[in-house]
Amino acid sequence: METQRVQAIAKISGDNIPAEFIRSETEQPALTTFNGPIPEIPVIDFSNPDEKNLVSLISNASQEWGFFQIINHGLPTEATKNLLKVGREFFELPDKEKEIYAKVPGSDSLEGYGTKLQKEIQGKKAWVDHLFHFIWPPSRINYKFWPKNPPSYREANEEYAKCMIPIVNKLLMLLSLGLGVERHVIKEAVGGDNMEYLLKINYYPPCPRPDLALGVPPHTDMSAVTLLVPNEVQGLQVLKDDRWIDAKYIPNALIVHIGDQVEILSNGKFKSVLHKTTVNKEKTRMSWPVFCSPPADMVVGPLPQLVSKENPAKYKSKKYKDYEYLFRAHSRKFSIVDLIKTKTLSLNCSQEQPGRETRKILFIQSIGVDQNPLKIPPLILSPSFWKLKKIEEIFWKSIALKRNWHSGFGGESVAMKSAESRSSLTKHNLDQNSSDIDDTWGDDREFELGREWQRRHDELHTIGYHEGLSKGQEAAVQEGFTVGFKESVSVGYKWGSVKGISSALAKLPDGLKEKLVESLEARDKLQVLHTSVSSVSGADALGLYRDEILPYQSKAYSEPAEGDSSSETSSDHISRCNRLGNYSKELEFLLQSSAIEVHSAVE
Ligand SMILES: O=C(O)CCC(=O)C(=O)O
Ligand SMILES: [Fe+2]
Repeated sequence: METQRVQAIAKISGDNIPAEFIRSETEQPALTTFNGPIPEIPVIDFSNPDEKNLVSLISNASQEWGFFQIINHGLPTEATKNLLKVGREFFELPDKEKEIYAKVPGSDSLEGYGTKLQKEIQGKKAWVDHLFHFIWPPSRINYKFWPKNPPSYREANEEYAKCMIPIVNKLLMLLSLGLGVERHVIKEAVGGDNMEYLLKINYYPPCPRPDLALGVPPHTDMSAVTLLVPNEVQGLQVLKDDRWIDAKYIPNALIVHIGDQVEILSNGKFKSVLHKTTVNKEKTRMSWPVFCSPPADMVVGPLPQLVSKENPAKYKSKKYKDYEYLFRAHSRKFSIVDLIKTKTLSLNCSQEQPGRETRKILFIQSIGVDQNPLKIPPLILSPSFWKLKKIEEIFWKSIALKRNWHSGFGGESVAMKSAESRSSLTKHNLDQNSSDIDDTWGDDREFELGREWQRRHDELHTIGYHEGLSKGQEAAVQEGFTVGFKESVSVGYKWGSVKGISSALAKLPDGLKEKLVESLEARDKLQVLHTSVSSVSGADALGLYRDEILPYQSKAYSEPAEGDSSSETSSDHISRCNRLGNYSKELEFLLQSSAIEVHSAVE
C-alpha cells in the first residue's frame, strides 16, 4: 500500500487538518513559541581572520546554544541557489514521478523519498515529506536515490557537496581548537575523509492550521554536525533556556547544528541542540540539512584528551551504527544522547542551571511558562542493579538464540512500541526473502545479540523514566503546572520501574529466578505482583494518581480544620488508596529478601 504523502494531504485539506496532525497543547506552536524579547542566536562571520577570536565565538555558541548561523562562509551563492532550485523542482514533479525514488519498504537505509511512516508516541504525524540521499564520499553515493529529473539535479548536488567539504573541515577544526585539542582531532574522530554527508530535503507544504501542527517534532540530530540551508520561509525553532526560539532567516547564511556525536566527543562541553520546525499557512517551506556523520563502524566516545579522574567520561563509547540503531529504536521524544550517558542518570534540575534534563522535561512540558519550579531528586541505579542486568543478559541471549525475538517485557510502555516495530522489521526481513536470513542471523549474530541486549537494557532503564515523564506531563496538563508535576514524575517513575522490573523478573527462566529469589513465597508474590501490575494500564495508573492521591495531597497541604472529625491521617489515606505506592513498596520488600537490590533515590 502506498504511503499518503503530506503534500497530497495538504492539497485536499481545506481549512482543517486531519486529527493525527493536531498536536497536544504542550506541543502546539501557538502555545509554545516564546514571545518575549528574543535572545540573539549567534551569527558568526566565518571569514574572521582572527582565528583565536573565531574559535572563541564558535566554542561559546556551541556550549550555550549548540546552534549558530555562519555568514561569509565561502559557499558560492550560485551553488546554493542551484541546489535549492533542483530540489524544489523535484518536489513539484507529479507524485508518480517522485514515487520512483521512494524509500525501499523494510529497508534499514534512510535513503529515498518518504514520509515518516510511524506516528510519534502521542500518535501524531509530522507535516513534512522528505528525500534523503548521501552526497559524499563518492563511494557512499547510491544514484538510485538521486532524481533524474530535473536533469541538472546531479550536477547541482555534486557541486554543492564539493563546496561543503572545506567548510565542514574548517568548522571541525575550530571546534577542536575550542576544546583545547589539536586541530585535526575531531575530524579524525568522526572518520577523517571517510566522514559521510547525508543530504535531506524537507518539504513542508502550506498548512491550514500552522498553530496546531508541527513540521519535524523536537529532536537533536545524531550527526557530528549538521549544516543547513532553508528557503526564505521561517520555521526552525531551537530550545534555549527552556524556551522555543525562532531562528531568524538570514539570506545566504548557513545554519549549524551541533549534533550528538560532537556532544559525546566533547564529553558534554558542546551541546547538541534540541530543535523542531513549524509550518506556514500560505507558503511551502523547504530546508536542506546535510548531516555530517562518522562511518557506520567508527567508534565514537568522549575524546581521551578530555577525560580524567576528575572529569570522567559522561557517555559510553559506541559504534556509530549502534548509536543510529538506538536512535531509531527509541522514541524521538527524548534526545537519545542521554540514553548513552554513563551509569547515573541524574534528574537534578534547577532553575539556575537548566541542564539537558530540565530541557527534556520542559520540552514536553513547554507551555510557555516562565517559572520552572522543578527540583527533581536524582535517580540513581545502584551497582547491584547491574547484577540484574547480567542475569537478564543471559536470559535474552538464550531466547534470542531460539530466534524468539517476540518475547519481551510485560506491560506497555513507550519503548515497547519501538520494540514491536523492531520485531516486525526483523520478521519482515525474514518473510521477504529467505536469503536475508543469513544476513540477519549469520556472522552478525553476536553483534545482533549485543544490539538486542542493548535495546532491552536501555528499555529497562528508561521504561520508568519515560513513563514517569509522560505521566507527569499528562498530570501537569490536567492539574496545572505548579501542582503535582514533581510528584507525578516520581509516582510515574516508580510505577514504570515496578512494571519494568517485575516483568523482567517474571520472564526469567525458573532456574535463574530461584538463584535470585531464594524464597518460594517471595517468588510467588513476585508473580502475583507482576500479574496485578500488568493488569493496570498506564492510563489507569495516572487516573489513580490524579483521582486519589493528588487531591488528598493538596488537601493535606492546608492545615486541618479545627474539629475535623476524621481520625484518618493523611498517610493512612494515602497508603489506603495508593495502590501505586503499595506496588512499589511490595516490590522493594520482595527484592530485599532476594539477591537483587534496586535503589532509586526518587522518593
Ligand atoms: O527544516 C529545518 O529547518 C530543520 C529540519 C531538521 O531539523 C531535520 O530535518 O533534522
Ligand atoms: Fe534536525
